[in-house]
Amino acid sequence: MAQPPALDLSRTALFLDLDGTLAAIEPTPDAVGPQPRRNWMLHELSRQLHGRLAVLSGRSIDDIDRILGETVRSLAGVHGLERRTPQGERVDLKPHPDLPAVAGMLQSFAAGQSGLLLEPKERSLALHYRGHPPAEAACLEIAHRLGAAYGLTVQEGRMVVELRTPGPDKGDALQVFMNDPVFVGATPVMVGDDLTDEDAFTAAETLGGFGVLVGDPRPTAARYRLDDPKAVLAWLEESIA
Ligand SMILES: O=P(O)(O)OC[C@H]1O[C@H](O[C@H]2O[C@H](CO)[C@@H](O)[C@H](O)[C@H]2O)[C@H](O)[C@@H](O)[C@@H]1O
Repeated sequence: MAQPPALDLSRTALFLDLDGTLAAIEPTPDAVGPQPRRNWMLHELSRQLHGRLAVLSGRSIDDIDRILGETVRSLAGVHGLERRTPQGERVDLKPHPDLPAVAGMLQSFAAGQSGLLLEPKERSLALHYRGHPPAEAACLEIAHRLGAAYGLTVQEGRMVVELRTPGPDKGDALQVFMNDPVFVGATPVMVGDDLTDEDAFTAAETLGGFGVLVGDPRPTAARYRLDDPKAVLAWLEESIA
């Protein structure tokens, strides 16, 4: 897959994933923090795009703001279950009522094996096994079993499996942003690394734009590819006049 062309900021609507795209993967979620160079670049990109910039992440909106220093107004958090509009309004899906009970079960499971980490989000539960990869099969088994029992959506990611409140995905979030007056008529470009980004690659392509996969080649709906977050930052910086 080829490298993406330089962005034409006068007509682009830019959608960026966070972990594995804007930030390198770290051993735990909390190890990712603010970076002055990245935050300056996002601030400048947003200005030159006249606000046509959104971050679409699996993290909660509060966590995205912690990492990006509130440089980006338009956000989709928890893979699309939370949203902040270009006008700054929050549109959040009601959390599934059984999430606290399921969190208790997953916490007991995680406490039984060292290296497992449960990251509770208001609308989703992320069970991380990066600290103990051999536990992958057991983590997937319990996630699929509890997901089926309680009607939660199972979302697999990089050394993580999530149980989500059923609802919109990143592709839906991209489409909603593209209908907003701030974004409408522009060419959507989605940059991401994970399986959850595939919905947004497809949505960008459907709306006349394209996706950029970050990381090793794999079957994907993205048209172009960049090696890693360093290459993403360099490509974005080149686009800033
Ligand atoms: O959609 P994203 O912005 O890529 O968020 C996806 C998940 O990212 C975080 O987990 C991942 O990154 C961690 C820090 O590098 C890493 O330790 C973990 O193994 C990865 O799965 C975040 O913690 C999750 O809530 C997001 O859903």
